[in-house]
Amino acid sequence: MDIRSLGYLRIETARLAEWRTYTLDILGMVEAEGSTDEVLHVRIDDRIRRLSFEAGEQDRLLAAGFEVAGAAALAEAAAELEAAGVAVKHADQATLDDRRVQGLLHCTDPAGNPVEIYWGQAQDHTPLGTPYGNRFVTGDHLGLGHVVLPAPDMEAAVSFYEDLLGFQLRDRMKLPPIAVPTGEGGRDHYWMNFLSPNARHHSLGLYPGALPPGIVHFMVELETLDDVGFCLDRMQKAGIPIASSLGRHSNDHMVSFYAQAPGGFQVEYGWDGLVVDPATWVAKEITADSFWGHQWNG
Ligand SMILES: Cc1ccc(O)c(O)c1CC[C@@H]1C(=O)CC[C@]2(C)C(=O)CC[C@@H]12
Ligand SMILES: [Fe+2]
Repeated sequence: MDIRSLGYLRIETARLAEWRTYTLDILGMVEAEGSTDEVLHVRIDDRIRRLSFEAGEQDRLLAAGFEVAGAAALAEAAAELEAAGVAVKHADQATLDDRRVQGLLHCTDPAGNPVEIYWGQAQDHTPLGTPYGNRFVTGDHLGLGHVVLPAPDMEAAVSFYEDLLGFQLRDRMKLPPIAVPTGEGGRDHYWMNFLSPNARHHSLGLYPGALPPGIVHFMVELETLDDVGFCLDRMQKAGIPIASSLGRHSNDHMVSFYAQAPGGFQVEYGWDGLVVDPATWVAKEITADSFWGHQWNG
């Protein structure tokens, strides 16, 4: 299967007003066309939207949207999923119009995470004009950023993304049981896995425990270290808890911090992520999450 990137995230939230100020005033993103009182669409680049927050009862992931190149690639994706015994639902016209894409299918990964595979997303050609002059890194086919999803049955989830969706395993890291409170127990470690379908070091992290919101964190990448530093100041000024201090990850070399987001998961805000050559990459084990920093709170 020829997935090209993580294209969008859709999130249900009971705290839509909070997400509005969080994304626009703190993260420095831009409200996108089509937003209403019930749904907030957010732009960070030339795509019509990258993040959608839909008012609801819960705070949970509604879909991770993965992009393919066109109609033929989507048909191939559907055929390969069906051949592997994965239930596929083709979107109706109303859903295509709502998502601003040309073609889309819904499925779930083996952990039950909701996945949408699509092609032909609308662009917005008006200048982005972020509120603090910050710029997000999505270009050259890197996609939105990355998302970390819960995957208690790790082997099945890795196989789904690696063998079926065609992602490349970039590396994995052992987590101690204390870092996986929802794990089945009786083990001396759990694996966390990092994968991507493109040159971004990881578009997807798989965390070996269950979490109610169905998402551990999502990461957006900024062009400069100052973009990250200014956002950290805005977070602190707004009294938003910092989940992890600034640090540099050992696998993608990203300099980032993590902040609590409305609804019980985190947003990672980073700079200087590694762009790899998939043709020459070899999978590795990392033995620490960071070179320096990333002190986790609580
Ligand atoms: C290790 C790592 C490298 C690059 C990343 O972009 C990244 O998010 C991470 C892992 C962060 C990771 C997490 O998401 C949930 C809580 C975790 C499992 C920890 O307890 C240590 C690492 C944390
Ligand atoms: Fe991350």
